[in-house]
Amino acid sequence: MSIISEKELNYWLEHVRVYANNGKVADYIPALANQQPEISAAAFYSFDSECNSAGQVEYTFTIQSISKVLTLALALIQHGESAVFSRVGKEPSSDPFYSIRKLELEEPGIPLNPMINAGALAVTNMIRGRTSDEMVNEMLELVRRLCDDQSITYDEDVAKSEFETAFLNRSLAYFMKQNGIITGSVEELLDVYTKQCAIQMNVKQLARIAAVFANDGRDPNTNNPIIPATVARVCKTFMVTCGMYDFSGTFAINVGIPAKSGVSGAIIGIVKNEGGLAIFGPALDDQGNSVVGIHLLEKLAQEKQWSIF
Ligand SMILES: NC(=O)CC[C@H](N)C(=O)O
Repeated sequence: MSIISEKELNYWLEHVRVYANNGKVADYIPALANQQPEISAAAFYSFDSECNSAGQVEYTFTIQSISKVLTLALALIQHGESAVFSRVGKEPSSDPFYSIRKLELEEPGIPLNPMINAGALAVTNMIRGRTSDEMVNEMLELVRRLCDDQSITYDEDVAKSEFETAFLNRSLAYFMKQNGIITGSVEELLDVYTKQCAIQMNVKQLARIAAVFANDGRDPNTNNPIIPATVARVCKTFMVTCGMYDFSGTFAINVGIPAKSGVSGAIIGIVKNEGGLAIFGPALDDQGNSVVGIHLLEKLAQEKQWSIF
């Protein structure tokens, strides 16, 4: 039995939807500027494969920075912890996700963690593949297994729109290339990175990904491993320390579960021993988190006593 009924989810989503008025859709990626701020949806995928959902559940969106958790999982599977953490650190940054300043300040010049853009670019650079297409396919294959849905792909318009305007991400990548943290073509890296960010799904598909992490990397239906438990543990730890950008500390106090957000307005939340939550609401607060998402997580975590602390 799911710990959240559809009725409860509907009730709480209705309750917090108004907060969309306090936020603003991301517009630095032109294709995201068209998102309707009033759209909202939530889904909870429990281990008995029940998926309860509320709001505009069939609406599809891009996962943006939530992909950072998935590329990290893939790089850890492909190369192991010591190789990955020679290129990216393990500490929170307390700066905005796009910030460049600590790259120059911190020794030995590796990005602070894989949840900020610089760190994610370094991790994406490690994905196996001779071409950018092969790297994107590696990523899509993992996401399709996580969602148990072979139809998952990326939104070409959003990927293109970000690729054409990703000047800051290019700067981060060129800076790291100069310092030997990333190798190969920056343009190809940006191609992979913008496509991984543009992977598209609805809130139910996203909730299943969260449920796999909640189930220590195993498929919530069959219990077959998709991600090794050690990798799932590392990913969840980063979600706690850095998953909500420079709001992660406050979020840990107010909500207290591993979570990751993306500038499209999507958030995943991992509920230990129970399942995975996904929320979509494109109006963002100053840190780039969905305002509806944060309010819903605060309400549910309080109501259900979800905090792991
Ligand atoms: N916070 C995010 O979701 C950022 C992802 C976005 N594609 C970027 O690189 O800017």
